[in-house]
Amino acid sequence: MAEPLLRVEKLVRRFGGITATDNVSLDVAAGELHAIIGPNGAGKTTLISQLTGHLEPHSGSVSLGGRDITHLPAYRRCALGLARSFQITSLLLDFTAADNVALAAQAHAGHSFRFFANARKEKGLRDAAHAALDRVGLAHRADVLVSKLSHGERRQIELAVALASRPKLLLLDEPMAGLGVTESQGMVKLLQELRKEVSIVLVEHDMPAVFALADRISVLVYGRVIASGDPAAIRANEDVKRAYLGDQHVVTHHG
Ligand SMILES: Nc1ncnc2c1ncn2[C@@H]1O[C@H](COP(=O)(O)OP(=O)(O)OP(=O)(O)O)[C@@H](O)[C@H]1O
Repeated sequence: MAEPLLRVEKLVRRFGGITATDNVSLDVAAGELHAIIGPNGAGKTTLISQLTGHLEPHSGSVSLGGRDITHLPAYRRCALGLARSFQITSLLLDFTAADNVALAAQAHAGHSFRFFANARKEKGLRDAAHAALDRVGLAHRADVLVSKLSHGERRQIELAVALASRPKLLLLDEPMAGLGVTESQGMVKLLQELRKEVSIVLVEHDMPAVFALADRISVLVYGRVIASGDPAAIRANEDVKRAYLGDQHVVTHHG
């Protein structure tokens, strides 16, 4: 079998008496959209933070493309092709959509934020920003201040910011959070397009979105993976129904 793009092996992370990541192992194949679901407090965000390098595991390992990245800092992982969508709160409201993405492209290129003036003017960065905005369907809003954009549009910019680093693997932590029905349908359509170009790990509570998008789903409960499989297998899994999906059978589909 081909080497997975991402391999997580026996990862453990504790907070005091709580084992937030309890011996988690999972693989993400190149080209796959792998969703991670589970109840509140299951350890999804803690897991993502260990993938990005913002949190150190107590034991276990993470490798990307066969390379052990367990102890690499976040910026080195980013350079190797791992990107996490930045939270909306990290966007600069008084700057345009294009400025925000150009800044991200500049950071990835290894320049200092002190030279922000360059990010505005430098053609390479402008072009990279416009290309990323185009990929998320926001090219027409490039010159609008982020403060004037809707919540859904800001979510799209987060994705453009992540894409500006040209990642191999995109880690998305609840991209549908706070979106209305129409906006979340738009986000599902957008992710359906992006997944053709980049492998994705998706943490999400919106089950119709997860079941519409995922190739494989891993279910976390109390820090442990209780099931991993394709959507049909997860939907039918008795342990998953008991622990998480309950009676909310997934019948609604996006797109
Ligand atoms: N910095 C921290 N300090 C102490 N405990 C923490 C910390 N971060 C997470 N935890 C605990 O670890 C467990 C897992 O939390 P985590 O936020 O990873 O879950 P989650 O699945 O992402 O939840 P949600 O769906 O609500 O976002 C919880 O019990 C949480 O209280």
